[in-house]
Amino acid sequence: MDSSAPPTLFNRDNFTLETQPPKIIPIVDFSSYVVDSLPDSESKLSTKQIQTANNLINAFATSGFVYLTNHGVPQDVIDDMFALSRDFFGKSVEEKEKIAWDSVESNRGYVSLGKEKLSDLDKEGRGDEIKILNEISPDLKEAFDLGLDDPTSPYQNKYPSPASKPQLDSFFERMRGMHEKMMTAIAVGLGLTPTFFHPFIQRGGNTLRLLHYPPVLPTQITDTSRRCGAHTDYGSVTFLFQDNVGGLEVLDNESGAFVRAVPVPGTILVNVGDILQRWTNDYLKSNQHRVVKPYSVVSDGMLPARYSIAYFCDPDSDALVETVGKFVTHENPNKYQPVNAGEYLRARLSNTYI
Ligand SMILES: O=C(O)CCC(=O)C(=O)O
Ligand SMILES: [Fe+2]
Repeated sequence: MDSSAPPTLFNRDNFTLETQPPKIIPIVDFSSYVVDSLPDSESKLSTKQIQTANNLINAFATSGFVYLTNHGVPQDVIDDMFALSRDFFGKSVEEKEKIAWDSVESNRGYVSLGKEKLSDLDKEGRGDEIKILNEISPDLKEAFDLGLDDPTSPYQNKYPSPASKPQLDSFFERMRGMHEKMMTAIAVGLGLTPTFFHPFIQRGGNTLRLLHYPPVLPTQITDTSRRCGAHTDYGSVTFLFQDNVGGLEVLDNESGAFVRAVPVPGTILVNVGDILQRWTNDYLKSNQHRVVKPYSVVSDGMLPARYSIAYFCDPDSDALVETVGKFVTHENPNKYQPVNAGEYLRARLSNTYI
């Protein structure tokens, strides 16, 4: 954009997208998997289910990202989650700190500004460097994490209020169902039996994360200080709901440039995480993404707040993730040692938190 052009006034109601979704992130119709009974054998697959699975895999094997449409999560359910999120982040820091995130083992509660910095260095295990970076330029965000509500677990959720519990738990469960549907489709697209991943995702060790990027001065977001540093996600897949402010970018592996993953109303952005990349010996790509300035959108000289909701899917914490045999060949030898999914996640989290 011409930097001398006057800033566009931001108005949530009449904001229209100034760009189209990038070609590397296709829109995939998921309706054939939004069914009560998922196919449990190849013979039960419809033509549409096979086609959808192939569309997903084509994208996951290149950019690692798709926009999911006809996903079955009602818009009012999503709107209500964003409303809950605004409500929570609108409280004072002191109030939010009462339910502070306290350990990688639990990975639940409020994460204040400056507590976490996502960085691509994390994948190389360079946690010490990230901690230094975090002091200089933390991610300009705050978050709230929630896991499975399991009374037998040593780790309990920290709800913003008793009234928020049913809504958060029900969303968590709904998205757990989406995880199962997505892993079924991925298995089909990979030519595996549709239930291949089911034994690994029995206990719902996923994380629901509400994210708030507060309003900042345009000068606060720079190349080194971002709303969210470039990183890959850790688990199997991530579902992301974003508001209409924008700023999310995804690496285009071919050009080496980041492209705008613009908000597309009514869709969920889905991306491959590192565990799924490991499972497939790099056939599916866990791709780098980051959150930068929204594009030419300013209100009162400030960049507007942005809200997003991520649902990070992980295998059960006791699951052993080993490269699937069919992805190991003479030309493409196994790149990964088996890992325990829980240990892997904890190691990644402890790299990025102060
Ligand atoms: O807020 C977003 O759009 C993306 C956040 C993200 O990538 C993450 O938290 O892993
Ligand atoms: Fe991410």
